[in-house]
Amino acid sequence: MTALLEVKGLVKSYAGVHAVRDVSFAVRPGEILALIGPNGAGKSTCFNMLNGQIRPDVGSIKLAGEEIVGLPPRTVWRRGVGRTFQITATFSSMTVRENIQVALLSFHRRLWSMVGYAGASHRDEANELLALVGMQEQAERPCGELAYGDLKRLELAVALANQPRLLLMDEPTAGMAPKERVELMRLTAGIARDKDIGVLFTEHDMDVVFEHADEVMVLNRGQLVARGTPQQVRNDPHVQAIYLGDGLLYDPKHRKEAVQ
Ligand SMILES: Nc1ncnc2c1ncn2[C@@H]1O[C@H](COP(=O)(O)OP(=O)(O)OP(=O)(O)O)[C@@H](O)[C@H]1O
Repeated sequence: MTALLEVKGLVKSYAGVHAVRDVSFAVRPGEILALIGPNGAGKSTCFNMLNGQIRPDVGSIKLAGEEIVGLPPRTVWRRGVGRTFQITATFSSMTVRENIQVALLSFHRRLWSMVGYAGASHRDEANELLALVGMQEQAERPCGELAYGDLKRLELAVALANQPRLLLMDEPTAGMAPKERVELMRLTAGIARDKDIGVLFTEHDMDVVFEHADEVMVLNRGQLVARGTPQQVRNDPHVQAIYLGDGLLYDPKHRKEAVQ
């Protein structure tokens, strides 16, 4: 199957800090791929390059075969790369449905006429999205009243309003209770597989990663050091040393010190 996203040889440095070094990978439609690694490994830098916020020093990023390096974030978004953030971004005084309607208006390029228009516009489409994330009963509630877990589901619906082909999710379950985390990822994975949306997510909760990812990539000091099924990655001694154990053990210099 043709790759939805094909990343080749991405490099990004900041004044001598090699944030991302020669990273290559692909995401297939409907695939749920986790990108994990210790703090400072380069995960955010990778995400920021994928959605156009940062331009790589070197490398290619193809979405459905078309190069997107150099395109501004808004154009990348229009081409179908959605992103959710650790901190939810919704309008708290608007209702749940209105938030989705605003996203739909924007997607259908009518944001300029938003004032006084969102009330009726795209209502059915918004209701469908609400049903998809199980929030029909909360449609009329102001977002400011929602529990955190519900806000995250709303954020997912807002991201889906843009009909993404690829969804980048930055620690989607941060700040949630363990049960809610599993539920949110189950919901996301179900929708993504159903609609053939590729999902790339970063996550610190290993239960979420191992339970929901089809494959896991491990980044360490800017380099991809492993990719495989959750089982393969969990059993990889290098990965255990880098990420699941003491990160210092992976660096040969530190390993020597640690062993002594
Ligand atoms: N704007 C910047 N200027 C200078 N250095 C940066 C900048 N952004 C990132 N870095 C450095 O690049 C490296 C990778 O950072 P990045 O934020 O991508 O890692 P991360 O894996 O997302 O970390 P975390 O899990 O803590 O968010 C780090 O050494 C970081 O200090």
